[in-house]
Amino acid sequence: MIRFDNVSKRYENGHEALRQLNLTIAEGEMCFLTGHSGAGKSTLLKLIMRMEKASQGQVFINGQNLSRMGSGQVPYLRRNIGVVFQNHQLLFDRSVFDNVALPLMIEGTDPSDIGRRVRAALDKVGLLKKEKLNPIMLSGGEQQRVGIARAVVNKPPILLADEPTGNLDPQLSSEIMNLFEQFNEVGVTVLIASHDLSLIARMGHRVLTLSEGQLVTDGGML
Ligand SMILES: Nc1ncnc2c1ncn2[C@@H]1O[C@H](COP(=O)(O)OP(=O)(O)OP(=O)(O)O)[C@@H](O)[C@H]1O
Repeated sequence: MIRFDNVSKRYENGHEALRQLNLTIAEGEMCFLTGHSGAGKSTLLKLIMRMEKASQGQVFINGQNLSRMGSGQVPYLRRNIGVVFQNHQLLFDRSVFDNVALPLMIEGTDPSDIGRRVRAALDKVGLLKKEKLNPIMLSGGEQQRVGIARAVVNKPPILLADEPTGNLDPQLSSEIMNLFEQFNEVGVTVLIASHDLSLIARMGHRVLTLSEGQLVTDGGML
């Protein structure tokens, strides 16, 4: 489902953020990506979304070679990938419902389907009763759940998260990780970048560790 073949990424300023990376993440797998600040975690996620392009090597998503993908195809790629960020990136001038509906509006989903699908996503993250509120009125953990509902509302087969628990206390962090696990249990491929080694160790999934842009461990738990 996700394959990196000898991938290097050099930014325009010459910095080499990823070096000769080889990895495969199978359909339906759940993995954590860890490593020091600047190790290349966000860069790896950006390559999967085609927010950045590999300088060398190939990235394949569902067998599609992203280096050969024209920019017109990128929006179709992104429909397969839900993304959750640390700082939620919610719109505070719209309701919770409207925030979660956004990807469906962009995709041009039939308006009669939007309500049902948004409520299904809000139900999964336990926020059905808060759809009319402005996200500013929610706690940090709830805001992160809105971000997760928005990422999964169009049922993407791949879910990426970049430090999704960075601002949360340990209890809320565990709850958010359990939510990711629930999506994984119904077949979603999940890749989470996180610094939180103790939480990652407790979860017991495959861990990929980057150091200076290289994959230094892959596999077993921490
Ligand atoms: N657009 C860019 N232009 C130049 N250098 C960049 C760019 N984006 C990231 N980098 C550099 O590439 C390296 C890897 O950055 P990246 O954000 O992938 O690391 P990270 O592991 O996600 O770090 P953190 O945990 O701090 O978020 C860093 O040295 C960073 O400064």
